[in-house]
Amino acid sequence: MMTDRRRVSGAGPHHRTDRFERPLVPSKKALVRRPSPLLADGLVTHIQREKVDSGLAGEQWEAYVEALRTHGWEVIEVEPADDCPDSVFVEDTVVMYRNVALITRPGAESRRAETAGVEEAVARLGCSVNWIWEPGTLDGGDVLKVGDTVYVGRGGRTNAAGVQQVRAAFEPLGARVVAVPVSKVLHLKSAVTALPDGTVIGHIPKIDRPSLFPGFLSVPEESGAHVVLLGGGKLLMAASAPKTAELLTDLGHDVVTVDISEFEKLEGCVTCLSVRLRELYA
Ligand SMILES: NC(=O)NCCC[C@H](N)C(=O)O
Repeated sequence: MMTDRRRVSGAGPHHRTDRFERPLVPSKKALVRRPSPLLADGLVTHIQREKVDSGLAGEQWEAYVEALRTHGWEVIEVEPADDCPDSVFVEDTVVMYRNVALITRPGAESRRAETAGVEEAVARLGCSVNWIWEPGTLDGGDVLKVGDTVYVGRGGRTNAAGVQQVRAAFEPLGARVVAVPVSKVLHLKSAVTALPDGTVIGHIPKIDRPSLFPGFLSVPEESGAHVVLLGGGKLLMAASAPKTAELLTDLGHDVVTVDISEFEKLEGCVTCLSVRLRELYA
């Protein structure tokens, strides 16, 4: 039974309103952030450092942005943060649930200065803004939404207080927050993401507890675990996972690939280069 005025009807997103009864409508805006000139100094935790080609990274970033545009996304550039090597990984700085933007407190101190510009960008779009506070830490890469279920990875970057604060922020809006241990990779979404039908996909050797996910499909490559839902049944994936692309195509999904090799050298994946805003005020 729905008692919260924010969850007004079961008639679908077009009829949802916020607590002031402002209507929320579907949106197709995506935040991105241009790579810093210091990109090559980005953090590396679970893999060996490899030399990053900054010129190539710039080209790959442009192609990624173009792929979003081609599939109908209005791309919004957050003010660059040139002093922050990892700022291109904009997903880690904010988590969207409906029109609520939860500004994170990244687990790596070197990334904390990244959030200011993102906060400005979401505020300008009219989002309600909320924050993770000390002692909480949270990276957006640790948050996977599947319908109204919000999985939060508790691992190297997100702590228990961060998980609790996600609960406090999103459960009153109708989310079910599920905490998931993450020890083998940088973020939860380095291990698992979800298909448009809600099936969670992941590469088993990198997942602590596959059984936590109902409807799980194992994929043959680590980077095959990363998909961005472009809408209209299309999935954006890294070119580095051809076997998974074949598997998903064979299951009737429409796969679009981009080469993000330079970002992969810094433990980045397709999800972390953008933040999609799917519901905003009319
Ligand atoms: N959500 C993500 O997958 N973010 C990738 C962040 C990579 C960056 N080098 C970091 O270690 O924070």
